[in-house]
Amino acid sequence: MRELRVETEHPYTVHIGQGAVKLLAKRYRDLLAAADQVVVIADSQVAALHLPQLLEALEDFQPKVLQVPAGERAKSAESFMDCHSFLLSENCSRNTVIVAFGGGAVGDLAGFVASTFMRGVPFIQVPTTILAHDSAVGGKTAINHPLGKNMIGTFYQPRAVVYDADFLQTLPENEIRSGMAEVIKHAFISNEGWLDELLAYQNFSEMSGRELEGHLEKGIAVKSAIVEEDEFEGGVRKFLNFGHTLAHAIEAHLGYGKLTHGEAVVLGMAYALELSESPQLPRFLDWAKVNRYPLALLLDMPFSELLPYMKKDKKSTAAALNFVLLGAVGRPYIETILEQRAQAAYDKLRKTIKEMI
Ligand SMILES: NC(=O)c1ccc[n+]([C@@H]2O[C@H](COP(=O)([O-])OP(=O)(O)OC[C@H]3O[C@@H](n4cnc5c(N)ncnc54)[C@H](O)[C@@H]3O)[C@@H](O)[C@H]2O)c1
Ligand SMILES: O=C(O)C(=O)C[C@@H](O)[C@H](O)[C@H](O)COP(=O)(O)O
Ligand SMILES: [Zn+2]
Repeated sequence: MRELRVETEHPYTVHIGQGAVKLLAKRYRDLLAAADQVVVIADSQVAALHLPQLLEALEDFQPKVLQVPAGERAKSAESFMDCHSFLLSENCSRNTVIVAFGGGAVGDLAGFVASTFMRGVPFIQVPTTILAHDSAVGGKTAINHPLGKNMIGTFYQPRAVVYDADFLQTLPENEIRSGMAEVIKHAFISNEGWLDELLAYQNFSEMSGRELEGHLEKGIAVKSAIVEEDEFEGGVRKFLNFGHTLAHAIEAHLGYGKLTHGEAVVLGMAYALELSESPQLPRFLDWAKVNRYPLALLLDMPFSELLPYMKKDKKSTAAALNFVLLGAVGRPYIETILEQRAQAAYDKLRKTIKEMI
């Protein structure tokens, strides 16, 4: 079992390894036993697969469970209100502790609920996806608005992240692909040797459980170092948004949940590499093609349909397009790009993709 400390304004520990969930009753007994109620907000698909393990770990605290729709449908205003209605109907109070059980979607929702219920109650992240090595750490919480991804949310750190690698064994192939996209994002913005290692995967099924845990730890370390430096995203935290300006536009344009977040981020990173005129683009596209990321989707999406979303991106000011670009691996920077250049780079990338698929 490994532990990583995240030194934010309210510090906490990420526990990662097989059987980590059993730590809840040992390491967080004080917090959980002092709560008047412990409420698990669980992704319904994850609950069907793994809820008994979590309930066993929490049995001393008699948790109540609210299941929310699986995946991105959890991040709606309706689902947010359903969580508050449940907490109120169960007579929860400021002494209640929330446990988020699922991937990034439920983690973002439950964190937002925890930060707003009676102006804030403690919450613990129990993530179940590869992607959640990113989403469970750093305290960004959110639901979506039809006009933009994660537009309604807070910065609110969990009390702990308990990341049990056993849960990852049931992930379907597209969710492994999605999670590995954020892993490679962390490599792009930090470490060329690690990027080389990741780009060598021709198929994620080659990756052993031990290798995967190593990548997740490295990703968490990169993320937490940035978050520690800039918790509320005044500066360097924006680098964690590499690939996200286009990714979020695609997700909103297609309808949330049509494409996984990580798959959208791969398209967005390809675009950011094109804008950066990076020599990394060809090998990244080869990697994306061989690992079956849906590059061809870009061919069906005209720039004009994505532009309005990109102008509303949280990194934008006065509707200017601000992108995270890459000087070299490990050297991200922010640049404002004029619309004409953004369009030309988009068309160039689409031409390259058309020729290679
Ligand atoms: N807060 C942040 O810093 C941050 C960072 C990255 C991404 N995100 C957000 O996270 C979300 C994506 O998270 P995600 O990729 O974990 O997706 P997700 O939470 O939508 O889960 C994806 C699918 O996998 C299923 N699933 C989850 N765990 C499973 C398991 N162990 N076995 C089988 N199926 C399982 C879910 O039911 C769902 O259908 C997006 O909304 C994204 O915006 C947030
Ligand atoms: O933690 C961050 O900061 C990130 O940007 C991580 C991203 O992977 C994540 O998708 C995040 O939710 C995007 O944040 P947003 O502020 O652009 O909604
Ligand atoms: Zn992301």
